[in-house]
Amino acid sequence: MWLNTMMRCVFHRVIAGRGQPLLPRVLTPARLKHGFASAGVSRRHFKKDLLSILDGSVTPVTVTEIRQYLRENMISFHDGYSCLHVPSPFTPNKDNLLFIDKTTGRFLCKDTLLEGTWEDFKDSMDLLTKEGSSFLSPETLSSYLQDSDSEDGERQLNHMEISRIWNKAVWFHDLEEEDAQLIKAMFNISKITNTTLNKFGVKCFQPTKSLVFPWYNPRDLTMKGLKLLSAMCQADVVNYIETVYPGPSHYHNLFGITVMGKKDTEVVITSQEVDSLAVHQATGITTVSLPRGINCFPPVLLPYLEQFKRITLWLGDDLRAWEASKLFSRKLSIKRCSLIRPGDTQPSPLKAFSLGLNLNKLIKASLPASHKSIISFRQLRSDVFSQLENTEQVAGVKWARFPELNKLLKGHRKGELTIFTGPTGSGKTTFISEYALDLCMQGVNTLWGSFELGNVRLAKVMLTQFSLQRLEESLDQYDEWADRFEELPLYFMTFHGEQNIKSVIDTMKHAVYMYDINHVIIDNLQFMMGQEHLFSDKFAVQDYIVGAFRKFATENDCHVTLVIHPRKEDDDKELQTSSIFGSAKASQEADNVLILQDRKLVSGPGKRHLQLSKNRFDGDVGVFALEFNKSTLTFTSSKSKAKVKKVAKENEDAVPDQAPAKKK
Ligand SMILES: Nc1ncnc2c1ncn2[C@@H]1O[C@H](COP(=O)(O)OP(=O)(O)OP(=O)(O)O)[C@@H](O)[C@H]1O
Repeated sequence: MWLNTMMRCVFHRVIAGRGQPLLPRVLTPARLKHGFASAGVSRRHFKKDLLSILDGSVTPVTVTEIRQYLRENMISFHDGYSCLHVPSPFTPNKDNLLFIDKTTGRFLCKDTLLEGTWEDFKDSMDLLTKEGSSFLSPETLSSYLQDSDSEDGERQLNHMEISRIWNKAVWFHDLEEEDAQLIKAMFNISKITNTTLNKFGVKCFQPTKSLVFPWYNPRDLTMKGLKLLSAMCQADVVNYIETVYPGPSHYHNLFGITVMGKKDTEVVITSQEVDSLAVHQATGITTVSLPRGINCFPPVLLPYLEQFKRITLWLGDDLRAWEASKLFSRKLSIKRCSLIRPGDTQPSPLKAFSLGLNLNKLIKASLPASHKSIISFRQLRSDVFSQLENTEQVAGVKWARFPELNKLLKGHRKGELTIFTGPTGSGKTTFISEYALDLCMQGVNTLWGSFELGNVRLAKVMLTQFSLQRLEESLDQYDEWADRFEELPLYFMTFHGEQNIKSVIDTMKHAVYMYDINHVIIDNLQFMMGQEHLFSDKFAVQDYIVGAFRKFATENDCHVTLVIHPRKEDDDKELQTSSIFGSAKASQEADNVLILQDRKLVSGPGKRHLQLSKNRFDGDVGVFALEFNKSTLTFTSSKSKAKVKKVAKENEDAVPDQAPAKKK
């Protein structure tokens, strides 16, 4: 009966939680140098600042500096794809390798699972010289390694839960044939054999009819965690929900890693476990899937992929998967990557397998990720076609709270620069906080650079906007909302006050690499102006800074929203694009210009208009009214008047009194 209902449903994959729940993290110059939170539960980390003294410098280490250090200290190394390989100083066997990430300098010793920052590595080498021994044993290192009590407690709890689920789950070959078929049908894996499921260690958790994907420690095959994939049928649509143990910020399973051989040189990377099962069963090729699908590629996984000479990224069947495969290939080194372009004849691996397509042929036909600087239209034509075919996805992520903005801007796209301005004290920070929160709640990995408002105050504003209530009046609900807020892929830079643009851009680059940030908010540009002594003219300084953010957005395919103060204007006049402080460069470089109009005189206190005065995407400009709710600090478009007015280009800076919806 249940099977019948399931079979009648339209299968629709909505991965709840995929890539979403990362704890808000703070990026500081110090942490840039001394490392970020760990990747794996059973890894051990170096205690911070034991041997080195922090100088607070934000300059991250470069691969040239790492190579130079290794040469100076006569440490042999092999220049790998994403990492430098050196003999591990933590094991007596010099064939055991330690991998140093070329971008961040972080290291991982796969045999001991010890990891740390570049500073930790140098400290270990100093210690080795001091000790005069050939390797650093765990005993020698014990006083330098940390295991926090709270982490331990959490680890134990997780471990109990993991064991409970794993022990209760059953192998597919132990299920009644009918039950096994039903569960396989629910996940579209009817053609996946029990042998393949066994090989990858996939079990079934019967109480919730979920698939259980194990996360094994590749070193000793002990259990580190697991992922439960459940199907929920709602109004004829099946949604797939993922739950991971330990929590998502600690779940770094490269599913399939234990199946691969040490000498394998080719791998297919997929975004979902079921895709890996399909690829492996159909082709026998080594395959792994990413822990949080297309949302991010944690660099901590890179050492495990160093052995592969050829990597095929086959991440799904839509434009987002295609964009992600291009970005991830950069981390993996594009020269060894090829990509499978989504399309009707090239669906996701599981779908291709179910349709009986030849997966070997599709993998062979993948496109090399490397490209020359000059290309012909022949190479562009399929890109252009997929843009035309997927106009909705090309338009970007839609705001849930600002439908009027969707009408004008169409969506939030990667790689663009948005300039946002408005009169002093008009509510710029408050608005942009909700604007960014809305996107973040939909899985846009977000990094905040709030130079004016401290992070605590900013987080308080965001939490109020998130919970839509004054939490000071219901403190008993604080933990519940804070727990949910913590799940957002939200990060903050700890810069406060005047900053140097280079440190800010370096931190942003690092965050993109580590956390696949898609949206950076800089509030506001004026805080970088005082630090540039190269220029005597302040307009030239601003042009230089805007240019740097523009370049960053394009090169990293990351959206930057830049808040800029307006010039001094008459209180009774509306702002215009030309009111943005500085020369015309800011508005020329920007893809979008948004102005928060403070129409005190006409509309009374609280009323604002949001004006889009430049839109490179499709040229529509316009304005709509916003009403402010003081208790939730949120903006809504006023209900009384017609919503969006698209303004003709020539008078685009004027705000109309009445705003009837009408195409220009
Ligand atoms: N539409 C509004 N009506 C009334 N008060 C508002 C409105 N929007 C924001 N505020 C309040 O005004 C104060 C200033 O807001 P905010 O800091 O967002 O302004 P700002 O434009 O970023 O300021 P600055 O120009 O100093 O950067 C806050 O207390 C905020 O809650």
